[in-house]
Amino acid sequence: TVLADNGYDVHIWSRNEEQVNEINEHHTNKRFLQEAVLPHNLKATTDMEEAITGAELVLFVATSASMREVARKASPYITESMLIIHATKGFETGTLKRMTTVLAEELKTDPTRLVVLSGPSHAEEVVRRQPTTVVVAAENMEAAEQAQDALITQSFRVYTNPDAIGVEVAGAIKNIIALGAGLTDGLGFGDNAKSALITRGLSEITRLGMAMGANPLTFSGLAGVGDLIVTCTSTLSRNWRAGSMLAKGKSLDTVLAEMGMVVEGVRTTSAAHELSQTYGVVMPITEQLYKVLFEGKEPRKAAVDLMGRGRKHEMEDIAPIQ
Ligand SMILES: NC(=O)c1ccc[n+]([C@@H]2O[C@H](COP(=O)([O-])OP(=O)(O)OC[C@H]3O[C@@H](n4cnc5c(N)ncnc54)[C@H](O)[C@@H]3O)[C@@H](O)[C@H]2O)c1
Ligand SMILES: O=P(O)(O)OC[C@H](O)CO
Repeated sequence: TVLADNGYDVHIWSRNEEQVNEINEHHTNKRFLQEAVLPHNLKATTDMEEAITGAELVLFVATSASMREVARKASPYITESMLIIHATKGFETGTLKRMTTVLAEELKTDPTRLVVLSGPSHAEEVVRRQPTTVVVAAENMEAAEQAQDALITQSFRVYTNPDAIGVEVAGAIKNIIALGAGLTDGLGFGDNAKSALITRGLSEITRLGMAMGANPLTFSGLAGVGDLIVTCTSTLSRNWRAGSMLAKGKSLDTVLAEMGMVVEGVRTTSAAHELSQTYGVVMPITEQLYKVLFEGKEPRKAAVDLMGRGRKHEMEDIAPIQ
């Protein structure tokens, strides 16, 4: 809708014929966007060649689990002149690769020109043209500025950042913290607990990001603090909702089945758990959440263990202790 508002003829590719027909015939996508009416210059197709051929810009919004498969399908139709952007928040399971790495491999394109779009942006609000701010990041600033030009509207304000690694790491890991925020709310803890989780979660994101080559300042921006606030405090967040359902004693399988939409934080917890070991980074919230999700640990016991950790300096492993 953002691109269509800027006058582009937008072609959405989907594997789901019923959804494609609904978008083309009724200009709605009710399962995901309720009553929102979609612009008439936005058309859907199940044919990848038709969706991509002749495009100036290709925006990938696959789930992290399907990015490689979708990119592989798109690859034959991608040309060098196309601006490639993605808005996916997660790592590839198994390889632990960032989404720009997956895209660069599948599309055989210059990784420095791949743009990451992230920040606090629940689709349900974007489609209603409610004020939203995001960041587009690419090593090649010309590519980031092209994305900014294409996407900026009166209700969708776009900032640039050269730190694609930081923006990707922040967008992925905030989903773990949002799951944790849902758990603390579901357990009946107060605002102090949630603020602690958000702030110490930010430390965890910063430590991993720095180890992976990110600029720590990126984490105080839209992709870091901004997205943490929206996903940890909004009932629109699927990750927050999943966490609160887990706190009520539902199994992970039941929660995922009831959600019926991707909860990226689940796979990302597993990936970040491995990344923390690979990079030798201490990630206590991630570690506890991993135990809750995959080892059956009681959420309340996880909270007790987090509170009972050894004494620390607030900026340990981030800034030198004076
Ligand atoms: N929804 C949001 O507000 C929002 C905002 C910013 C970023 N994101 C990110 O965008 C990504 C996608 O999220 P979403 O909200 O669209 O998820 P979703 O679960 O609402 O929709 C995902 C869609 O992908 C389809 N899909 C799954 N596997 C596929 C495959 N192999 N091939 C083709 N299609 C497949 C599903 O059928 C579904 O229609 C996630 O990484 C998410 O974190 C979402
Ligand atoms: O609904 P969530 O928790 O997947 O979050 C969606 C977006 O990442 C919000 O910026």
